[in-house]
Amino acid sequence: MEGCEGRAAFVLLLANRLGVMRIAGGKLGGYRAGAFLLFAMLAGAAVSAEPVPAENVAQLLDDTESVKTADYASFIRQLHELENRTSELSESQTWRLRYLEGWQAAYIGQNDKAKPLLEAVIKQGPDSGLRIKATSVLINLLGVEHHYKEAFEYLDHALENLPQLNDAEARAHILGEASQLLTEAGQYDLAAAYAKQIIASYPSGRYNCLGHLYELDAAVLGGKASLPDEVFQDALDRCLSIHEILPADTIRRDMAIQALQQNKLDKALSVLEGHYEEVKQISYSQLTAEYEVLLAQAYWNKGNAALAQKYASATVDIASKSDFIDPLVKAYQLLYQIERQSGNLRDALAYHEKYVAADKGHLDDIREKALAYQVVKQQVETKKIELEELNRQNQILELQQALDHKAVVTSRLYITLLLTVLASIAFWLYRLKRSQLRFMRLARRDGLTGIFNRQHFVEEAQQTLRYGAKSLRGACLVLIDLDHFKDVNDTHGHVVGDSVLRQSVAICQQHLHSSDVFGRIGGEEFGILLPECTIIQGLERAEQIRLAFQATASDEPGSVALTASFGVASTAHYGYDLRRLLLAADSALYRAKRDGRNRVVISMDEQTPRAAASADGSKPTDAHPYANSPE
Ligand SMILES: Nc1nc2c(ncn2[C@@H]2O[C@H](COP(=O)(O)OP(=O)(O)OP(=O)(O)O)[C@@H](O)[C@H]2O)c(=O)[nH]1
Repeated sequence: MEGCEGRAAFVLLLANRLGVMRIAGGKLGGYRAGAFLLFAMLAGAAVSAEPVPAENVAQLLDDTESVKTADYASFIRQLHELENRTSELSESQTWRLRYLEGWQAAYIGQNDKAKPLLEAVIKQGPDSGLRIKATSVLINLLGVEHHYKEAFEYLDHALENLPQLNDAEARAHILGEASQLLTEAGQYDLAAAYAKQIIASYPSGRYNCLGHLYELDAAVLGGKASLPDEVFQDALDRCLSIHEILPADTIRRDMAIQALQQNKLDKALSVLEGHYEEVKQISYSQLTAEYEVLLAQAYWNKGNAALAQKYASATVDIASKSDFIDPLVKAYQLLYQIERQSGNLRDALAYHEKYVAADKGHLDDIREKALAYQVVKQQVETKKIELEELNRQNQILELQQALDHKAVVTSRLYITLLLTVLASIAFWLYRLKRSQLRFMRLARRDGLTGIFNRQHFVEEAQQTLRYGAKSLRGACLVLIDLDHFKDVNDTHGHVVGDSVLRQSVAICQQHLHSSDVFGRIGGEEFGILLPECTIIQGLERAEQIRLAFQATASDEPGSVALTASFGVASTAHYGYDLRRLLLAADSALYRAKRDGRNRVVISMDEQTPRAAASADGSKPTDAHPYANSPE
């Protein structure tokens, strides 16, 4: 640290701090400590050496943060002042102070104090930018402690929240961390992608310079790129235009590595020799060690064992103090080869043992980083798969619910439709039945008078006679024929004739019982079947009706004079066959007509209707229309 001033002094200080921390961890990283320093240094670059004391705490916080890397003494002084003025701090300012305390603890290697402070800011800090800055510091700290798995977990979490992050500086910090950590874990493509994001966010300036450096680191350290000189030159120009010497010399280191890989030894030596003194001036010991080991390698390849030994020994001097493992491993290997070539086998063996020991630690560390990366990647992938599975299940559930809802709606529609169809069918069935009944009634009834027509009268009468035959209860058939009805028609017209017919039916109905079967047999002829009726009762009831006709004709003035003749036949004489009863009753009716009309004649001859006797004993003379069939 002797002879260091300003920024350079800080850089060495920080480099040593980190070196101490890494030694405490027992294993060392390669280029990463240097990368962290670049960021840390740049974060404090805009600071004046003598900060003006701030009146308000907000200003004091800004000042304190801005001097934290450039003027550590002022930083500590201002931090204490802030800690004495905590009552003046708002909640978000308190969190910012906590972050600065965490940063300071990490800076001086008090990891146990730093970690809980930074973790609290990451978990509870109100500002996303502050949370990301704290995450960057914690990732660095975890890397120093070789807790790579935790470092990758924090990095993954921070990167997940990156799209919502508006703080450009915090964004550049975490992208830088990502790029460096992934380069260390051997994920060079990913590291380059994050570096490109920094470049895209910062088209110029410090972060642009650093973005290019990280991109080159990933390409060159990945060993798979053969980059044209213009690419290095472009990155160099960007850094040099803003006087960023350290990143510029680190880019030159990458140039030299590639030149060596391509066996362009003169080119490598030109770059390294050309800036070796400058690098030593910066006093960034890790980069110095890296330059020296590359110089040793180049001279060795060129066959200059003396200069190779000189630079390899210089590398061991610096790297063994701070345990910069990568240059140290290479330096021991070269020294072993040099001593062996010169035949100094004892020294060669000693260097070889050191080389093997250092290389083993180095390889273990590389393996650990790579493994940590793979484990976290696996965890993240598993989480993603679980999340996708959950989302898929959610979608299925939502679809199921939607389907259920649709099914309910469809069921309701079907039920409604079904009920409508059933109601329509029921309605049409009802209407059909009603019309059927109407047609049946019409088919059974006489259109003019509404009583049974001839056919239905015959059916009903036959059924009644069948019952009568079973119970052996007698029945009488009465035939009624209006007298001189033709005259009514001729005198008064058919309309009156029709009216007289209806009136005649009404007269008859007044004297009928509910069980009697009444129908219109022909034009002006009617039939009545009287069940459970003796011949005497039949005679009496026919006479009753006849008198009713006669009374109507005489009682009502202006009315048509109307009488009727009656023929009566009983089952007692003719059995329960309707055809025989009709013949007998008609025969009696015929006689009633012949004997002067307006009378009742009963048929008594049980053998032949044509021989039936009337009530007054007269005999039938004419042939009868029912001689063949009652239908
Ligand atoms: N207005 C009307 N007349 C009818 C209907 N059906 C038959 N007639 C008439 O009834 C008359 C029956 O005449 P006839 O058979 O000579 O019998 P009648 O005139 O009653 O004489 P007797 O039976 O011998 O007393 C005919 O003039 C038929 O036209 C009908 O539905 N309405």
